Amino acid sequence: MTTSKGTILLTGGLGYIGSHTAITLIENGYEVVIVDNLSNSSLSTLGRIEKILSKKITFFKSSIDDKKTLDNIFTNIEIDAVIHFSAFKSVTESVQNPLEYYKNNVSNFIDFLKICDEHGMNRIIYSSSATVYSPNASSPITEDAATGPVNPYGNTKLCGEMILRDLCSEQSNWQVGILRYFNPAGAHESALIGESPRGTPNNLMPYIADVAIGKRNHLNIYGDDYPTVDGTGVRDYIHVMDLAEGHLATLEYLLHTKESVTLNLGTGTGTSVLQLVKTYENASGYKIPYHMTDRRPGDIAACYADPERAKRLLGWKAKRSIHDMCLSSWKWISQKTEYQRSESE
Ligand SMILES: NC(=O)c1ccc[n+]([C@@H]2O[C@H](COP(=O)([O-])OP(=O)(O)OC[C@H]3O[C@@H](n4cnc5c(N)ncnc54)[C@H](O)[C@@H]3O)[C@@H](O)[C@H]2O)c1
Ligand SMILES: O=c1ccn([C@@H]2O[C@H](COP(=O)(O)OP(=O)(O)O[C@H]3O[C@H](CO)[C@H](O)[C@H](O)[C@H]3O)[C@@H](O)[C@H]2O)c(=O)[nH]1
Repeated sequence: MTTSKGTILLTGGLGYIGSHTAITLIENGYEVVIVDNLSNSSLSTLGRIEKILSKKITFFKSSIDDKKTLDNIFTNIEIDAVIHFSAFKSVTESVQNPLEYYKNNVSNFIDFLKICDEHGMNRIIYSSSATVYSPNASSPITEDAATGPVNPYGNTKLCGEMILRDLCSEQSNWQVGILRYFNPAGAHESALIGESPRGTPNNLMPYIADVAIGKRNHLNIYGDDYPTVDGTGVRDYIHVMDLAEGHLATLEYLLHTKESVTLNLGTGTGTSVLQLVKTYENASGYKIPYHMTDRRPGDIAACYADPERAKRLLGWKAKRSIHDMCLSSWKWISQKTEYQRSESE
């Protein structure tokens, strides 16, 4: 039997990125404890993680601001670090209901940090986003580029960063890894877990997946007159398992140094909407019908990372290709649809 390298508390650990990271951490010798209130995830994901790993996971169905549950966890389990995934993440919803977004992403987060602090847990990795950068930041975007989110969701993510940076600069016991994800895509190779947006997907990859599986007739492509390779928007899609490995590398950096860091997690390569559509067609074997429509308000032409800082400090870089992302997404959506069909029969 191998000894554990440490125990990591994952808030929002049954969500898309948290569930994939839980697998990578456990496969690399860590124990995980998951706290999730299931507001945007399902308990079935826990069973699927356990199936992939053939191992029971410690799980608490709770909101991160539930002091009683969190006190119980910190009192009874020795936690070495927190990875804070839990948040609401829809730009559209945040525009419709900013207060709900500030309440969950900022106010609940502050309550959670207070509980952590009371228990002397001051090492935290925070899920931030490329959305915190100013739309005028030119790609490849370095971590020093100007910030300036353009919607309430982005503002809440930047608020979280600012709180953590203030804690680090005012109180020497805090150690923080702020990770700015570019566009996470794809699924675990087992096809047992993946992205499951509720309702109509806002993001490109899950929308394409729905068209490929026949759930939607066509994709609307928001603009073909951008100054890009083919006129469609360019983004930095990163495989969710590369992202998971980025969390592992950041965790080990924090555990082995006294430093705090802010890092882009992206590939450094931009892919256009049309390039992604073609790659998905190749991976799935299905045609993705599309209509060209007007630009989506608030969109920019191109956004991709300069990933050099993460490479230099962590020795981490994304390894998987756009084809890998499309193929794993296709396997996941096919499997999920098959599973839902058999359940309804
Ligand atoms: N997916 C993306 O495109 C993307 C891009 C950049 C940043 N992020 C950030 O990464 C993090 C994870 O994103 P994701 O895609 O896995 O989202 P997700 O919605 O799949 O996962 C978030 C999880 O947090 C849980 N949760 C929400 N509020 C909670 C609360 N108060 N207490 C306990 N659990 C709570 C949800 O039930 C869900 O399981 C978020 O902070 C998000 O803002 C995501
Ligand atoms: O149905 C769709 C959906 C998207 N797009 C296009 O596809 C590209 C990617 O769009 P996404 O919505 O998937 O991703 P964004 O980069 O626009 O934004 C997302 O990723 C960002 C990370 O950089 C932030 O996290 C942000 O909050 C989140 O919505 C854009 O050019 C967009 O115009 C379409 O053409 N049709």
